[in-house]
Parts: sequence; structure tokens; C-alpha cells
Amino acid sequence: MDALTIAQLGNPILRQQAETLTPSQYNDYAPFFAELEKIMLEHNGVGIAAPQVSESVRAFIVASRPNPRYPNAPMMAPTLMLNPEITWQSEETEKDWEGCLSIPGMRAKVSRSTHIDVRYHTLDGEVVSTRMEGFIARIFQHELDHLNGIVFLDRAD
Ligand SMILES: O=C(CSC(=O)[C@H](Cc1ccccc1)CC(F)(F)F)c1ccccc1
Ligand SMILES: [Zn+2]
Repeated sequence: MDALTIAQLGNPILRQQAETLTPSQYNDYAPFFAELEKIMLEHNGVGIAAPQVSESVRAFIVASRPNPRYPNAPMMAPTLMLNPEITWQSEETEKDWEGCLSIPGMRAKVSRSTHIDVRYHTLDGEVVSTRMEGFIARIFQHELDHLNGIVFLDRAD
């Protein structure tokens, strides 16, 4: 597999509805997901969605960690989420800064639900249902938007 590159705003791939992955595809995509995590870390991202490297499938990585903008962000191991969904989201929202590897140099404040219930599949086919809050919930909502052709500037207040 040749090196992945990050699609920039204007690339139509970022405006597509990504395709659901079938469990039989999970293992075929394992090498791609490893590359996806690598390029996210190379760019100091706290998340990345498959369409951002021109693979329009419903998968992303969430990798919260403390950073200058969110010093008390929780430290979490990069987590690959397949066919992710929000099953409930709080009415309560919070505005905060976001960035995007596909829109370098831009920052904007975006309102996101402060609490969400999510469901996703892991590479070994487990179904995970859990509640997220705060910065991790923000990253999840940002990445899920990428699977639906939405970028954070579309939601900037
Ligand atoms: O500029 C970045 C990297 S942008 C980033 O990591 C995106 C994820 C993200 C950053 C901040 C809030 C929500 C999501 C990754 C993307 F573009 F692939 F989705 C940043 C990192 C931490 C906090 C704020 C900004
Ligand atoms: Zn983004």
C-alpha cells in the first residue's frame, strides 16, 4: 500500500456519504487501518476518518490526549470505530474550538452535544455501546460528520 495522503477541503471525497463496512471486509481493511492511525499520529491529530485519506468507508479513529488547546483532555489509546452511530445525544451543547487535518490552519468554535451514547464495531467484530462526554464526545461527533460529508466549518457558529 503506497503512503496515504490527507484529502483537503475541496476534494469531493470529503462530501460523500461513506459506505457501511460488512464484517467480511473488516480483516481486508486491517492494513489500511494501521496506516490510518500512523498518518493521524504523524499529523498530531486527535482523530481521523477514512474518507480523509480518500477511502469512503464508515470507519474512524478517536485518540484524545491532553494538548495545548485542551490541556485536561483525557488520555485514551487510539480507538478504531467501525460503522459508528450516535444512539442518543444530549440537548445540552457546548461551543468549543475544533481543527481538521483536511482544513489546515483553520480553527472555529462549534457547538456539540456534551453527552452522547454511541455504538460501534471493533475490528474483531465486537459491538461496543458506551457513553461519551466532553472532548471525546466532540471528537466522535466531528469524525462521524466526516462519514456523512460534513466538515466542522459547516457547523461553525
Ligand atoms: O489541530 C488539531 C488537529 S485537528 C484534529 O485532530 C481533528 C479532530 C478534532 C480536533 C479538535 C476537535 C474535534 C476533532 C482530526 C480530523 F481532522 F481528522 F478530524 C487539534 C488537536 C487538538 C485539539 C484541537 C485541534
Ligand atoms: Zn476533520
